Amino acid sequence: MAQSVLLTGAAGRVGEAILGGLAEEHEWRLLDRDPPTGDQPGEFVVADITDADAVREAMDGIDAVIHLAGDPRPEAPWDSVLTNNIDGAQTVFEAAADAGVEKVAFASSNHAVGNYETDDRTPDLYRTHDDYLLDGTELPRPSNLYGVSKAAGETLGRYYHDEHDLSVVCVRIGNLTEGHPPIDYERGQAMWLSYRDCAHLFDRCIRADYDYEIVYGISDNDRKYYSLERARDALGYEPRDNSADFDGEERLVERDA
Ligand SMILES: NC(=O)C1=CN([C@@H]2O[C@H](COP(=O)(O)OP(=O)(O)OC[C@H]3O[C@@H](n4cnc5c(N)ncnc54)[C@H](O)[C@@H]3O)[C@@H](O)[C@H]2O)C=CC1
Ligand SMILES: O=C1O[C@H](COP(=O)(O)O)[C@@H](O)[C@H](O)[C@H]1O
Repeated sequence: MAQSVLLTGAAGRVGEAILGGLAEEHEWRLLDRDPPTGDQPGEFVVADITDADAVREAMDGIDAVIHLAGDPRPEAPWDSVLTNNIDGAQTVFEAAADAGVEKVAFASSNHAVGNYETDDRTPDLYRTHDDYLLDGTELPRPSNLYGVSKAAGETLGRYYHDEHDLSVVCVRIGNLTEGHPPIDYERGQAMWLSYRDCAHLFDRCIRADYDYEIVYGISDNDRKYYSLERARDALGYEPRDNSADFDGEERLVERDA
């Protein structure tokens, strides 16, 4: 059944992947501090997520929120992640709880756990023969202040689930690229998320029933060191892409059956 979904950060890359696959599937209200550049599949609210009144207004009549807005730069400075990622996420969770929204999907990141990639584990960790897997039950181990802000967002989600009964899923997104996996970048190939798998994953976040979950948001890459088990079991995620099918190329590589 179509649901009313508020998509924050709608003007960005992840928003583009989601709307590219799901424009017709739900009733969308889009929010971003940057105004839209073309036709949009729903009402567009130009607002900053730290503006509590504007965010509260945008929650009216909403069933589910996909919260993407924030500073996505791994090298982002503390003042930016504090404002946009931590304060912004708290404003969104609080308004969602107040408005009686059912579910919030929070865009977390691989950088919340980036320091599991220790010198003694890499680069083997990024290769098919290595069977080390993070599964979402591990403690955060951020690789930068941006990763710290994503771990804080996950903790805010835990609090708003436990104290305010929101269903919350934190998606530790890998590396989203359109068309093909990153070239000459083993880490990026290990955590590649294709556009169509991204849209499908967030569709499952809207439709599935869950309490509080941390899942990894990647395609089913042979090189993966993130488990897809929770995403499959809790959400019904069924990824279709695999960076190995490109073999480091920009085009799909034919492989023997
Ligand atoms: N693209 C990727 O591979 C990954 C993305 N993520 C997360 O997914 C989310 C979206 O990332 P992208 O689409 O790649 O970034 P992006 O920079 O393309 O899009 C982010 C959008 O959020 C908006 N925004 C930022 N701060 C805002 C604020 N205070 N109020 C309102 N709007 C604001 C920006 O205007 C922009 O349109 C981010 O939270 C990022 O940390 C996490 C892991 C990987
Ligand atoms: O969280 C994010 O992660 C991806 C992948 O990280 P990278 O350090 O391997 O590039 C990044 O591209 C994206 O901008 C960021 O938001």
